[in-house]
Amino acid sequence: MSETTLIVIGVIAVVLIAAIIAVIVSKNRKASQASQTVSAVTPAGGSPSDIARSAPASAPEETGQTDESAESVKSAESVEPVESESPAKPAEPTQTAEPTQSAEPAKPAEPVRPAKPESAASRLTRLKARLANSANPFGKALFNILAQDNLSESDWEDVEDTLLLADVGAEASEQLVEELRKDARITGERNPEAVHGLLREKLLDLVGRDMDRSLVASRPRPENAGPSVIIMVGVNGTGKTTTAGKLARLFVAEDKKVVMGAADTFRAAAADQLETWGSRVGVPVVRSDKDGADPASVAFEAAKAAKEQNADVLIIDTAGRLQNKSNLMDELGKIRRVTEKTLPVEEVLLVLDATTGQNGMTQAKVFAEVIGITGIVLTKLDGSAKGGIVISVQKELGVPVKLIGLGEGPDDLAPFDPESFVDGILD
Ligand SMILES: Nc1nc2c(ncn2[C@@H]2O[C@H](COP(=O)(O)OP(=O)(O)OP(=O)(O)O)[C@@H](O)[C@H]2O)c(=O)[nH]1
Repeated sequence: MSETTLIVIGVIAVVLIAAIIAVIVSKNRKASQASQTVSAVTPAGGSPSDIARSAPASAPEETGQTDESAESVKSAESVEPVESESPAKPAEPTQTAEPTQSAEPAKPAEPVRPAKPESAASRLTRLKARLANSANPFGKALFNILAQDNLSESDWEDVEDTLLLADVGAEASEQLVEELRKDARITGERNPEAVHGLLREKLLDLVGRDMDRSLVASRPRPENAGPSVIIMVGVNGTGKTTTAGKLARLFVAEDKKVVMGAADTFRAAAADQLETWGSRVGVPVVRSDKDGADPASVAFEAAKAAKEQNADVLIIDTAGRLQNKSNLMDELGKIRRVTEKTLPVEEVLLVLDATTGQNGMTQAKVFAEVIGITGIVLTKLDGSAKGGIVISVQKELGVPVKLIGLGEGPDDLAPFDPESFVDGILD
């Protein structure tokens, strides 16, 4: 063989070997691409057909389905999420952890923590301002007349009319005009400050600055004295139930333990109303579920509960319908007697609507006769031009105004303070 022939054979052999190598490399690449595609669809390591079968199994209620095509649609859908094999997906279970947040229903505990009512001092300041802004400033009208020069006879008549319109009462009005006329400072000098000061003093005398207006339940008590019982009485609609609720808040603000008794069984909604007030400040309410139940038996149960619970105060709300005097006497008398089997009744508060003024006085007297009252709550003074009722009602009934209501809000009840009252109507 020639040298040239050997070289040709060598070249052919090299080309053949290179071709064989190229074919092998190309086959290997295709094979590896195919295996990568499969692993993308089977995250859990099974074959695609495995996933298609497991999907329906994960929905037990659907296992009865025989429609393969339907299943396959679902399984296809269920396979797709595998795309979401993106690292973000595994984080999702934390979303399912959200239900732990729904363990927040533990929050219902909150209502148990009732809102702390406004303190007596703070509500006094607020209520004084409200009184000054109310339709009650008969004091201002008086001052405007008295501060003029040379008061004529008709000016003095205006003074008396102003007092009568404000429901100060005929006797007290006459007395005040007489004293003012006699006073040299009014008839002589015209210094507005002196007139203002003098009028303030006279009104304070009439309102009664030295009366004991404290609630028996707020006075210092001997240890183990037991709950102090308050019965609320008055004509319907005067604000007994509302006042009972507000009063409970006042006591709660003083850190006292209170129980209320819904002995107004005449009006079905009254017990619900009282319960709503009670739940706002965390005060239990003893009530009957039967409309028209015996109010005395509710009072009895309430007294028992207050004693057992070692409460500081028991407030009993009554209906006090005024069909006739003997009827009322029977009902209120029985409530009192039955309560006193367990606890002495230390306070009976007559609730009077200031807007009815002198008209409410006749009925007020009946209550005073029937049960004997220890104090007056004058409600709705916010909407009344008849603040003078404070003076006349005390004169007629012989007991002090202890509390005043100046609105429908839960903290719109305050101890009656003569100075704040007079300043409120004069300033
Ligand atoms: N503006 C004002 N409204 C008040 C005041 N006190 C009570 N009221 C309103 O007077 C209305 C009657 O109040 P209640 O507490 O239901 O009266 P009640 O005496 O219990 O009535 P009966 O259960 O029918 O005997 C309610 O709308 C109260 O919100 C107050 O001081 N000012």
